[in-house]
Amino acid sequence: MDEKEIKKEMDRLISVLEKANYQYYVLGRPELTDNEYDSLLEKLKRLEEKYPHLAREDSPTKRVGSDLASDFPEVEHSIPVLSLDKAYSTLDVRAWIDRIRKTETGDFAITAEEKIDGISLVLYYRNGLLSQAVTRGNGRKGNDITANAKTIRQIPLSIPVQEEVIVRGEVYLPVRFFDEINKKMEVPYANPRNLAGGVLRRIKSSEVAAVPLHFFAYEAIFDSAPDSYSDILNLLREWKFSVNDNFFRADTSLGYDKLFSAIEEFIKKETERRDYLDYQIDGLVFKLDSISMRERLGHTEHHPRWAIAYKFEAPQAVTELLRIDVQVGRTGRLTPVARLKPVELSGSVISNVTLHNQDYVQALELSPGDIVGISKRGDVIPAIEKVVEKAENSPPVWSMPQTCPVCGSQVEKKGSHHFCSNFDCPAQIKGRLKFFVSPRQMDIAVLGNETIEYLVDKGHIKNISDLYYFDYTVLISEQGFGEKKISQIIKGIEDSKKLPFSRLLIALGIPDIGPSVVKALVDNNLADIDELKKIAEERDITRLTAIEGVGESTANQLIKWFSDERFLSELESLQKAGFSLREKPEEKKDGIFSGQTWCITGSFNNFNPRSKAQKLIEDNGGKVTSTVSGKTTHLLAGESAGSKLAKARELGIKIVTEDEFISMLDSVKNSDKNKNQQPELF
Ligand SMILES: NC(=O)c1ccc[n+]([C@@H]2O[C@H](COP(=O)([O-])OP(=O)(O)OC[C@H]3O[C@@H](n4cnc5c(N)ncnc54)[C@H](O)[C@@H]3O)[C@@H](O)[C@H]2O)c1
Ligand SMILES: [Zn+2]
Repeated sequence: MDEKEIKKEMDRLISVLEKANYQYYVLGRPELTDNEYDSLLEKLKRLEEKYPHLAREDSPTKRVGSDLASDFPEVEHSIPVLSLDKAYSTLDVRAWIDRIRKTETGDFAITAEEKIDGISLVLYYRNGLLSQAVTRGNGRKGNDITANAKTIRQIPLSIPVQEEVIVRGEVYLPVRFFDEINKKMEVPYANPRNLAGGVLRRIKSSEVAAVPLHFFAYEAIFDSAPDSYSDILNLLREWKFSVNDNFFRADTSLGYDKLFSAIEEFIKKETERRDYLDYQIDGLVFKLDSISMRERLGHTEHHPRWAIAYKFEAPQAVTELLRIDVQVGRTGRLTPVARLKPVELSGSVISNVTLHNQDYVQALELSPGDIVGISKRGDVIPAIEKVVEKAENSPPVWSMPQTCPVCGSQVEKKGSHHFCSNFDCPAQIKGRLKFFVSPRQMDIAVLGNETIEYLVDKGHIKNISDLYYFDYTVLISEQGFGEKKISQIIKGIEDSKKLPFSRLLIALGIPDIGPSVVKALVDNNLADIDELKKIAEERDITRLTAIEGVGESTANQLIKWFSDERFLSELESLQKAGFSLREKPEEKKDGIFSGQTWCITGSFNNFNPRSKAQKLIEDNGGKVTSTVSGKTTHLLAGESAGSKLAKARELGIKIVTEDEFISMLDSVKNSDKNKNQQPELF
């Protein structure tokens, strides 16, 4: 496309989106689905990013979709009433947190709540009374619908504060009323949201009062507001607003992994809960808890930088399935992969999508040539959702080959997967080696995929142990292998030998034997080659299943592998190369905090991030949890500690200040000194 055509396409998108905005916001009768709308908006956004000089000032990407109607007086908002930035996956949420981290040092709390699919309303309270209720409008100006809003019972007409308070929230119609009320409408509405929007703009308040509209409050903006969103929500509750209780709060001091698994859990819980709620939600809203941080981050013309909406449904794209290839993995598993005609979806070009296994292909009734709908639902990984249009003279549903596409060996079906039966299949060899050297395993970065492929194709390496016996210096004359690279490989190989047996065992990639099983073996003193061989010889399955976390099939795998001659001789070679094949459980840390459960709150001068304090407690035998409960024995309270401190006081938990904590640690330092050793505390 030349620029003229691109400009034309952008103009076309803008006029389609503007019409859709009017139908959606003002008439409450959209003709596009939200997915279609979002896809078009994404498309326009991408074009504007690529051709910024063609972007129009009045583009719908730059402003809030307007719901201004001519029947009501227009009022200027005293704050910008914005839209929200969108996330379609937890990775998008992660990227948002990363952006905040770039400017904000130290830990911060994130909250999440349901994104009510209703009508945005801004309430202005002055001298303790509801003085104006204004729609979002175009973000700067809205319609004054005060009389109508006053008919909604969840909107208090007065609040116990004199200064100006702006309350934001969502008007919605509970789902249980929708059908019955909709039946009485001249032209029925498609959903409760549209009905609520239509009713709220009725001229006669008595007509509005006849419909049981509800209101959830979610922000309050006023000069003396507390610095925490959670505290503000509690104030709103005290003022008799209806505040949604499905709420999540977590702190970055948890560490990234824990924070994200908590976020994922909340998303999962809400995705399930969604269908049982009496109001519709179209996503979740993640926000920063700290109001002062929010102010520092500010907003764009379109959305605040301190919040992001996670949407349950991702936009879809439609494209053609060109063919289905089969990949063979390290365990021999055959995975069908769809090759698509490249298509853009939420900002990335998609041309390959996994199809998992034959059952999956069967369920979709896929065959090459089909036109398919793909989405990135709740995940970054795109998936084929459905066949939109069958191929002409459609071939039968695609099926798995009978032989391995790499080595030609017979294919076996186990459960819902197919496997190449040949352990020496080049694809399996390469897969095992790539897994072995990968960052989470032996972490030998110089041995990248290409190098592994080369070494296997040249016949230099076949088994994992070969990595430790091959003379890499002979590669010097070969392309791509300089002296530097070779010495890096040798160093990586040498370093890896120092890793404990547990790491080696996981890296060998035995099916089912992952980190948790291996940890259980270590903890039970069974990460020992002789022990494992003995158990395998005696087929002592109960010895293994007695361990928590080891089931029968895992136990059988272990027995199978530790009686396999070939595997054992591999291990022997690795041992001769320098690996240790036994590992003792880590001694339980004993120390001044043994038997204690600590919780940490507030901010500190010496422990930034807070995880530093957490580590010190754990290193000295204590446990750290994120909430104060009956089990908590100590609360480490830094500056501006909030609700946790109050709760700890209530429960009579010992409260420790930063200075007291340091002197507790000092006492260990001193007593250790007497033992002639001085551990690093800070
Ligand atoms: N089908 C169509 O033709 C059409 C047209 C226009 C817009 N739309 C839909 O509307 C969406 C964009 O609309 P938008 O900009 O009005 O809204 P948005 O999706 O950008 O979300 C912002 C709004 O979320 C609301 N909200 C609900 N719960 C909230 C909470 N707990 N915290 C904070 N805010 C909360 C607020 O009213 C806020 O104004 C699009 O993604 C599209 O799906 C559809
Ligand atoms: Zn094969």
